[in-house]
Amino acid sequence: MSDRRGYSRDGSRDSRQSGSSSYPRNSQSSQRGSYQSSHNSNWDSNTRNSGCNQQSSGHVNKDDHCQQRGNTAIIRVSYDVVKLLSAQSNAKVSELQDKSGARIKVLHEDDNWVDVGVQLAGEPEQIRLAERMIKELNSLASDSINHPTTYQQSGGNSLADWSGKETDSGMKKPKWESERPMDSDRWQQSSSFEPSRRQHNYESENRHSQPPENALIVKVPSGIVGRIIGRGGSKINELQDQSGARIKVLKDDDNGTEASIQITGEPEKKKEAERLIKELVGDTSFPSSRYSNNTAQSSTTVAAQTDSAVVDWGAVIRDSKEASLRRWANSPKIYKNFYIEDPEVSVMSREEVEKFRLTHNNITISHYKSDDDRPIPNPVKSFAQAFAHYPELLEAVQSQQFKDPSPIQCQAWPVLLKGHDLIGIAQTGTGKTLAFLLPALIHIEGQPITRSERSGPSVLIMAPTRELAQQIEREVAKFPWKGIKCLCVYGGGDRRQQIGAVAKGVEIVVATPGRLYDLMQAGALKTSSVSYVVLDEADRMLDLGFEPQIKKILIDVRPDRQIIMTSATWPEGIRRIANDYMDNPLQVCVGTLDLAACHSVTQHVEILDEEDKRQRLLDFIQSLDPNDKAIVFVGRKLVADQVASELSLIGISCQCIHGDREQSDREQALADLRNGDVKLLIATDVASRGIDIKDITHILNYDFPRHAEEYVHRVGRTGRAGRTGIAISFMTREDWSKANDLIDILKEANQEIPPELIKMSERFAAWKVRKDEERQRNLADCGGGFRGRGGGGGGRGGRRGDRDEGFGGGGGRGSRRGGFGRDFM
Ligand SMILES: Nc1ncnc2c1ncn2[C@@H]1O[C@H](COP(=O)(O)OP(=O)(O)OP(=O)(O)O)[C@@H](O)[C@H]1O
Repeated sequence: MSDRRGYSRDGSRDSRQSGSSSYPRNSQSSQRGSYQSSHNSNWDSNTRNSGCNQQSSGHVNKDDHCQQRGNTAIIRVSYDVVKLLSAQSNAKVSELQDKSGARIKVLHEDDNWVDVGVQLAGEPEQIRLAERMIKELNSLASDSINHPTTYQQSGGNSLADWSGKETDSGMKKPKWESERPMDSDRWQQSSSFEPSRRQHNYESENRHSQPPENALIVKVPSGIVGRIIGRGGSKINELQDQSGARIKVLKDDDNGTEASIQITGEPEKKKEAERLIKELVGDTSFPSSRYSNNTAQSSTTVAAQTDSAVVDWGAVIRDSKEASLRRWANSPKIYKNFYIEDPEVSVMSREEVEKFRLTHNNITISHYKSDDDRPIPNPVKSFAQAFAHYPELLEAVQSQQFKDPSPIQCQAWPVLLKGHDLIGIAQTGTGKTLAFLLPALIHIEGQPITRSERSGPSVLIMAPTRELAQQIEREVAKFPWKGIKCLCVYGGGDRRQQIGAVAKGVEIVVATPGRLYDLMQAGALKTSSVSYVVLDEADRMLDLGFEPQIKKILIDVRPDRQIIMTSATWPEGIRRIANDYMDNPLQVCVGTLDLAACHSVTQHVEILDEEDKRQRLLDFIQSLDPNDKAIVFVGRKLVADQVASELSLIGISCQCIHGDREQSDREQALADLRNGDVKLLIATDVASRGIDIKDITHILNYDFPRHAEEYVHRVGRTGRAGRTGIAISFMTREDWSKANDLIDILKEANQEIPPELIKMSERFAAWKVRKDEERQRNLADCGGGFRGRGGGGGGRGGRRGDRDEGFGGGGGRGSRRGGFGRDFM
């Protein structure tokens, strides 16, 4: 039920009615660039249809009493597959039903964030066919997450192709969408969709084939095979693309501890593939890994050879590091230590240091590697203590009227100025950019080779989205020093123009990894002078599948560079990068490692029905003051368009941003909000990270985010740099699986927890127990069916159709950073 309540600036609700809004409407405010739409929108179109319609509806809800005839099977698929199935009013469900003859239902009540049950009913043959088609869809979905360029029709550089699409979602149509087969065999023929076929080959053929002559066999621990194959075969495809060799996983040895990887092709290509596999396997440092680097004549000789060819992977990694050092041996020296500790900092006692850290939102600092025992520098307490030796820079900082350094800056600056690698974990809006930026400027200026003699930029800053990259570029522009130039390159921007700008000479390149790699491959951007690298929001870049590009970029940067990683979460992938590419980093964490929202934001939660959201949104808008600015987050691009056009139609000026909008429109939308030309931005998660518009006062989660990380980032768009803000989140019954995480976040920030939310979380926990038991029973009754988890998109991660960016995917919901909110200054 709509209660027509609003929120006043102090976060409390008031009872102003819609008609008495002080919020500017179109007639009163600037129209420039604001979102206007002429198409008829149906705001409620995402609410579910009820009733039984076997032909057109794949959703099952509590009112659905369709009778099942014949056999039934339940398979589990990832959310990405459900997105594909449910697209366009379940058009794909209908199509698959037509093709297979089976009845297909998405069992939406299984919404547990991980996978979803799909019920298949009909004759066994029909069920099998439907299952196969959905499996096909499964690999399609996972491939589109992991390796979208596999679908490019023509050749070309796949990474370069991807770079233009890195923040866009959208899945390639399966081939069968345009080819309607008459029966299952024909369907199989027409579904010879390349990535799936490769995956199928791997599963059913490669594992049992004999190695051809001249094949190179690499033995790896069985447990690592999954990593070599990747989701939906994406990794093995990538390794093949990179090396030019053909790679097959053969079979496990008799006791299942090792698997053989067969590499065929030209000798150079085989070598490259072997190197890539070693690199991949080396990540895990399996002490028992072995490989045969002799050419195999047959499977029997392979066994004989591998028995005598035990390889020490530690040595392999060391070798490759040494090779890299040799490659860079003749490159000019770099300087990394510019730190002259202020006497007041030097004399701080141990107790003083500890107290300072504790009272500055609990800064913790530690060696990342246990065998590292270098002294840890004391924190600085003022800008002058950090930059007194760089008076012009100090002046630039002071001109920003910042009172004090933020906690991350206090501790990160001494570490970075000393030349250490750094892992920085701190809350949203707490000045992480400046933490790595000012030492970067000093690093650039302090190199022995003059800037004009360098062959390219000295500093690379990688960020996951265009918006964040542009945000960093803007931050750099605030600190003009010694004429240091910065360029932002990202997919979707004018590539030719970017190449031209690089050629003119810049010291800092801020980039999304896809476009950066593209420019490097094209020879337009030389990395031989790069000696300072930043991976901002590193966890997000991994979620978006940029790990291969990042690794390749880092391989082309001199090994003695300084590296900084900032990350919201600390998943396995990031650890791998830290282990492999960082040189004994120091880890600075501000606040708790648990998932935590900024404490300067007052968080409200409203439990309501889907159909009441619209009215509550209007109430919220009416409650805003003229000086307020708000971002309304929605879950899907379509809904963003619908909400924005509905508001425009009723005279409320707003802007809209999502991944399907042109880059120029996205930039305009943010510029309008920043300038105050509009006070309201309707956004998908493209805007959930990095956007730094200080005077945003309110965040409204119209659709609750899928993951707790995204909740924290969305909420962090307000309450920045020590200001306060208000976040309101609508939650419907469908969001019940997220209640528990939300409660933890609210608790951590001492926020009010609505009793309804607690009940919701309890109901979900009880339901889940029941459902797990039922699922086991159902599977037993159906004689199995396939469990779709494995091949799918990993459920939560990656891209998912209309849901923008697939934000907040992947692992790492556990460890996270903490807040300092009100204690900012
Ligand atoms: N010491 C400081 N005092 C006040 N404001 C600061 C300070 N340092 C940086 N800022 C400002 O705070 C704002 C937020 O900084 P920044 O964007 O670097 O935050 P962040 O930690 O990277 O946030 P997010 O994780 O959301 O990207 C910026 O506008 C920046 O200019």
